[in-house]
Amino acid sequence: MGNGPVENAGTGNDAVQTYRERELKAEQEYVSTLYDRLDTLRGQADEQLREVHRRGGDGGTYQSRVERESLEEHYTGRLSQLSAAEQGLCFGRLDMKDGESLHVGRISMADEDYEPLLVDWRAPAAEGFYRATPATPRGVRRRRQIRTKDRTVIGVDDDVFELDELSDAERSALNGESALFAALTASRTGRMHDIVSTIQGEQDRIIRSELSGILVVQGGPGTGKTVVALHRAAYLLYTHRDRLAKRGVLVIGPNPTFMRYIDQVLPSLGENDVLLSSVGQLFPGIEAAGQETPEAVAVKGDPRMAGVLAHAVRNLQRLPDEPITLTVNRNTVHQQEIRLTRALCSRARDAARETRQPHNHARRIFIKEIIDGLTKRLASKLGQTFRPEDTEDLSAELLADADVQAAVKRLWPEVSPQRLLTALYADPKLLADASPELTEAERAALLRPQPEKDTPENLRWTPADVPLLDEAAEQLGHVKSAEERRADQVAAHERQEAVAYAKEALGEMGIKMVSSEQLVAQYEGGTRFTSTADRARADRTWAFGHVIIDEAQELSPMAWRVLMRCCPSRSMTVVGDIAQTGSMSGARSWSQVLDPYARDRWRQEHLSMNYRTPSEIMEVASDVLREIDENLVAPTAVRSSGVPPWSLPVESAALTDVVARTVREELAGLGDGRLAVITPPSCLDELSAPLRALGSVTFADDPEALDTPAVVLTVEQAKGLEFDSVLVVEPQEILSVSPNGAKDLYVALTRATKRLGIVHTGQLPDALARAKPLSR
Ligand SMILES: Nc1ncnc2c1ncn2[C@@H]1O[C@H](COP(=O)(O)OP(=O)(O)OP(=O)(O)O)[C@@H](O)[C@H]1O
Repeated sequence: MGNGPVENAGTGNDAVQTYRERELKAEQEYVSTLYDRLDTLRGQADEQLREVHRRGGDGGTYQSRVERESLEEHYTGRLSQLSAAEQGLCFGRLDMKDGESLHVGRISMADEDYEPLLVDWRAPAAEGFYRATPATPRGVRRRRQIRTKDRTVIGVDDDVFELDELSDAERSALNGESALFAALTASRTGRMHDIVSTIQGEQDRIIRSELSGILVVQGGPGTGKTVVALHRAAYLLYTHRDRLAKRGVLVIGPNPTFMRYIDQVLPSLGENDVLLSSVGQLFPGIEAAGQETPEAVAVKGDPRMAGVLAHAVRNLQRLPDEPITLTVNRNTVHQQEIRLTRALCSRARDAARETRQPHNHARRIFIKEIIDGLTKRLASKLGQTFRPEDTEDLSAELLADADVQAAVKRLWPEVSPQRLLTALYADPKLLADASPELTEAERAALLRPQPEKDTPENLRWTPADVPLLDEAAEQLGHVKSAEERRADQVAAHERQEAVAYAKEALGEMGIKMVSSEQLVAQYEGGTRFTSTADRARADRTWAFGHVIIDEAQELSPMAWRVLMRCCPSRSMTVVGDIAQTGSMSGARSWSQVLDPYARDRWRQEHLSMNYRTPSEIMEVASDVLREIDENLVAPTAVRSSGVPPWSLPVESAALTDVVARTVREELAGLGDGRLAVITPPSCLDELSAPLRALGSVTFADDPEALDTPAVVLTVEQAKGLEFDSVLVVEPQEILSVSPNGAKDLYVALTRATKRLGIVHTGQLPDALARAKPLSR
């Protein structure tokens, strides 16, 4: 497979040129063969899909429909995988010391005789491509990066691990790092791209780390944590497809903008069935978009809230102070009065609690105990007129009685998580009764008026509410909404029809071994209806095969509880940087977060090179890092840009004008690159009008925010993102607005891939003194 070892080729510039041309030509020939094969495979999959459709139509037996739909899914998936491989199909080649040679690319391909043509980057054979170093060459003689544009080879860059054996021409042609540098210095597009052709050794070790247990990846800004985590998802799905395809992989990021920023990476690697979500999107049916004070966020994230909710749920299970007089069969000749005593309610409550089922599920037991007790009481009241064989009827009448129902509703109401939280936030007494462990100030932070009826569901809830909704749902159990009940009815009706249809079909075929019910169940259990990710999205209690958490340092203890519930197997990848924690309820150390769930069962890896931010900017950022903790060390920048960061003092009255003018000037020099203005929340309003007036600027909550040349964000919104040029506004305000202000400033400075400017009124913070002062 591939080309053999390169012949010696003389010396001098001409020889180098000839050598390069010959290598390019040879690689082009090989790459063209690969694209021919890709076209053939695509054609075949396309034809197979058409054939499935031709056989199709809506008719046929259930068995044939099951078969057809699974084939359809298979060929559609195959086609999208082959299409995703089009750009950069082959990006590398390994020449081994033993004379073997192989090409590495996005997918595996073989020729018609099953001879391998291309090795998938995730296959064990490709490991040397990422891990070979001069010190540990792993049997690799030469590693070649093959750069392509569409289907044309535009360059080859070699790393040779046996320099002694090289000809002078080969030696002069060595430039193995240029693919990486080309990737790092390219203009940003507003979307993250895969790095499959330039994964570095320390990153590859993390990507291929074993599936089980919790792997923590700690690394400074720009070290590739996010991109590595996404490649790990693709690697795990490739290597453990059987185990993961069914349970699925969940990737958690900090907010919906960030999810949009990364959402192309896995599809570009041919993996479409992964659920990407922020914590605020994890509760089915709710996309929490409301905003609230940092104090409220901090209390909601506090682990004591689990106790508050447990308390609130128990408080729903009430006992009457006085016996309740029930008038059953009201206004009929059978009207009777019976007493529902505190003792009976207490017995029923104990019986229901003993089941340890969630509140709404245990309600059935409570009701049964109450009805049994009332039936006995009513039977004895009726005396001889009551016949024991009528007990069941009497119970049924009591169950349907309006007075009984009203009493049960008061004593053990069916409650949804949404209703419980809304009531807690709106009613100071209810909240106080449920939260003896909170201070008065903490309760005050939680209280808010009952939302108006017409408030959209999304705005009623904030991201910090979602872990509480989930916690409440755990304690309460599911309550079906009116919509779900209607959907159940429709599904039951459809199922009846399906069974009838299957019966008929089986009858026609004379098949007796399979029942129509079995056939329908098989049909419904198949993957036909939705992908794993879609099914997981709709099911709050879904247990994922693997969970990847990005910007994990920001998560509150309450959010960790949700994520641990999502992953009972504790097969997780947790990536983050403790030095960037902005949230007051975020992590202070990984052991503080993980020990309670997996003491001694989590392992940690470090990433140390910064691929994003040039050294000139990192020098300034390092000074800020030292303000956070003088022992912290910033990651080493892999490149310099030659452009020093600058600072510009302005009068308060001129701030917005200067920012607007600077944005215009920066954009003029950026070409198709991207610019971010990172500002404290307090400046957003005053910047809004002048910056929007420029036309090419959006604000972070705009759905197009990532697609415009410039965007204005707070530090929180900028987390995880990157831009060619960054303008930090009012750094002193960023520092002083939160106890984690220095960490926030560190995050803001490290978003830049090329240029950094700082505009400030008042004194420039000491830590930024190394930025070059400008004057206007
Ligand atoms: N091996 C690589 N080849 C090419 N680009 C890389 C490589 N590693 C990282 N990068 C690029 O470096 C940039 C930073 O990566 P990423 O966003 O994953 O870093 P991070 O550690 O998550 O940063 P932060 O903590 O600031 O969010 C991205 O543009 C990414 O594509």
